Amino acid sequence: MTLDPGAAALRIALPNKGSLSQAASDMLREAGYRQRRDTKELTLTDPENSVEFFYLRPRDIAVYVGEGTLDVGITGRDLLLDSGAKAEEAMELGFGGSRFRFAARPGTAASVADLAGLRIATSYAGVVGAHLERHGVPASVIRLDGAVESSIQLGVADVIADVVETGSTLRAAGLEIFGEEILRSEAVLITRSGHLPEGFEVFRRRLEGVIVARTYVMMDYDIPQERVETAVRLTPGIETPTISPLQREGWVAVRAMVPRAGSQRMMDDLWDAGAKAILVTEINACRL
Ligand SMILES: Nc1ncnc2c1ncn2[C@@H]1O[C@H](COP(=O)(O)OP(=O)(O)OP(=O)(O)O)[C@@H](O)[C@H]1O
Ligand SMILES: O=P(O)(O)OC[C@H]1O[C@H](OP(=O)(O)OP(=O)(O)O)[C@H](O)[C@@H]1O
Ligand SMILES: [Mg+2]
Repeated sequence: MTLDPGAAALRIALPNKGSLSQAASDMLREAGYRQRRDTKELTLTDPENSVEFFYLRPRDIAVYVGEGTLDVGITGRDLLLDSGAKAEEAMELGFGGSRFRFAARPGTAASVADLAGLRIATSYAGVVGAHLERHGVPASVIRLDGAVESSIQLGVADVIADVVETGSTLRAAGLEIFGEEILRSEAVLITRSGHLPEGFEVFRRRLEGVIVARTYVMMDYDIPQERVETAVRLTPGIETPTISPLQREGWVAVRAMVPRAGSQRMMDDLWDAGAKAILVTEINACRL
């Protein structure tokens, strides 16, 4: 199938700044789309692929997509939920991972139940409000734009709820996380709830191809015919491995996609099983 350059362009919202911006652009470039060269550019048209990109604040992306102004977006799951927009997750993208946690000075609280009557500062008032309501805990939520860790020292709040990645910001502020994880987030592809726009499936499949190419490597090796069953058990591939005859009597060549993580260990196991000439190569792109 070729894309019709005359077809209506798929309108895609991408993060213009912040933690998700560079990784989102990198993923799109790997998927064969044009991307802006200058971070000041607000829109970019890619007529060859019938798409148009709009670089927006990640917090606003779910709003544009939920309203139907734009067709598709990339944002964080936490921002999608916080927005309350009528948009839904279509696919996890495997980057921008974070946890959303409560934190406070040691001894302040041990669980969400201890928050009753306390002041909680956060940039994610929607997520926190919903969490408190689910647990039936009456606490006041103070909405701040950022640097929420400072709100406790400054006397504005008793507790914060914020994104935690490495935990170093919390440590520097003398705060400790407590209670259960509120949310685990990562970058996600979103669409308007219940609506898949035209051209979406091609876009989704291209991103999926990038994720698979990042997650898997191609493994090739030679092995004696009588050991082939062991080999296939070790490297079953995604559907089934390719097995080809070799010039050398009694030997076959095997080719299979294997998860990148653990591929070195798999080479050791294959070697122990009698495999030779074991090669691992990158997958640049794929459609499964
Ligand atoms: N270390 C991190 N800090 C903040 N957000 C992060 C981090 N790692 C991943 N994220 C995710 O990035 C999204 C927030 O992006 P956003 O651009 O709004 O904030 P930011 O990265 O903190 O940038 P800024 O504070 O400059 O606005 C959320 O989905 C969040 O889960
Ligand atoms: O666990 P860490 O690795 O320390 O990362 C988490 C911190 O990073 C973000 O802050 P950011 O630098 O975006 O500043 P902000 O609070 O002003 O948004 C987030 O709000 C946390 O403060
Ligand atoms: Mg921030």
